[in-house]
Amino acid sequence: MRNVSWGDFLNRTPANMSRNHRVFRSVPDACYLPDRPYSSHCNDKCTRDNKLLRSMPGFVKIVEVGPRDGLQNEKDIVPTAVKVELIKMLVSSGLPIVEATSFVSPKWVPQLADAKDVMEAIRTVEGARFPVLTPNLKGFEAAVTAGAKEVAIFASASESFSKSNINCSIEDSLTRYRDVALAARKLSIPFRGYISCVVGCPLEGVVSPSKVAYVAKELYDMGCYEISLGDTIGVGTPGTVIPMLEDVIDVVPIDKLAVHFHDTYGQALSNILASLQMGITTVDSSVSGLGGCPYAKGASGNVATEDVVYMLNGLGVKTNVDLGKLMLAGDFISQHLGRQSGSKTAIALSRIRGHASKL
Ligand SMILES: CC(C)(COP(=O)([O-])OP(=O)([O-])OC[C@H]1O[C@@H](n2cnc3c(N)ncnc32)[C@H](O)[C@@H]1OP(=O)([O-])[O-])[C@@H](O)C(=O)NCCC(=O)NCCSC(=O)C[C@@](C)(O)CC(=O)[O-]
Repeated sequence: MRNVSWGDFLNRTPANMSRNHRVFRSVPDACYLPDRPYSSHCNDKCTRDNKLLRSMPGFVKIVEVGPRDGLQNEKDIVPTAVKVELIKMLVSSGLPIVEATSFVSPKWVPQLADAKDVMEAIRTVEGARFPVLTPNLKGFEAAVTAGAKEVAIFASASESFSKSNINCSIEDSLTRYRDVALAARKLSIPFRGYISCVVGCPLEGVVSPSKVAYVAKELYDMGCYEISLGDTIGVGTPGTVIPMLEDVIDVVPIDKLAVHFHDTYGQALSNILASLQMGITTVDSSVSGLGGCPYAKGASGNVATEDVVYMLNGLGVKTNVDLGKLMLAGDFISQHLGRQSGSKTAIALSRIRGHASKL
């Protein structure tokens, strides 16, 4: 194992980048900035007769991971009541799925030690699904007892990251997850799968697409209803994400895949756009760009949900999310954490007085 410096990812183009894919073929060799300062919201004039717009799905399902992935890395413990209020605000913005918490060891992730209390407090909240992370049978049983109706298991495409995140090898984690899958199927509880480090690992560097495809197929065969592909440290670009997706799509149907980008290098929206062009229709994101993994040093937050919704609105893709209400949830948690939102959209729109309420 070697310690990888962020610089290892600089100027990187994938060895197998053939420029065969239509997204690569559409990229110019050089580019200039057009004389148009910003794109406006898609409106009635949006005819979708452009090639890019035609390649977009009509609807994208957003999986909000802020209360879990977003908060798990916060050093100061966020009170349960604040987490619950955040979840309620996210639901009222129209988000269909809000990952609520994790049933992991409180020694490993102290911030989420109140998982049971969070679940108890949202028991009667309607309008969204609330999956929770479960790393083993112990976590699964605790989650079910606390009222979870849906869970997620989380593996890695990098051996070293698997050890540092869940203290076991990839193979051992898959064996553990088969037990969780069996238990979940017996109770008819749907389970999602995550794969971390799908393009790069903080410990091993570049991760090969074939490793990601291997883990994705294992999770799919276990019965995961969806597999979320996580660029945990946010080093991917479309140049690495597309070849990874191509390998995974060979073994798992594309409608069973989701993408999960952290925005460390500011590449998340471009990666999402490239993924949508390839046929992905489920995107994970975190309100205000909260996030980071406690076991991935240097990784920044997830792509901000506000930024994803703004881009999708601009592309004429429906999400059913009310951007104004989403921004209120973002303001709420940013104020609690005492920092500016990590969403560029939220910052820009909140500077335009009264604008948010009209969105
Ligand atoms: C998996 C373990 C538990 C192994 O941790 P371990 O230390 O190997 O576990 P163990 O079985 O030896 O047990 C040690 C102690 O933990 C307890 N324990 C054992 N299991 C549980 C449980 N489920 N809930 C509560 N307690 C538990 C167990 O009872 C025991 O307690 P003790 O006897 O010492 O008092 C640990 O490594 C762990 O909890 N890891 C979670 C780390 C984590 O949550 N990381 C962040 C999520 S992954 C992520 O963010 C990436 C993702 C998904 O977002 C995608 C992306 O961004 O790429």
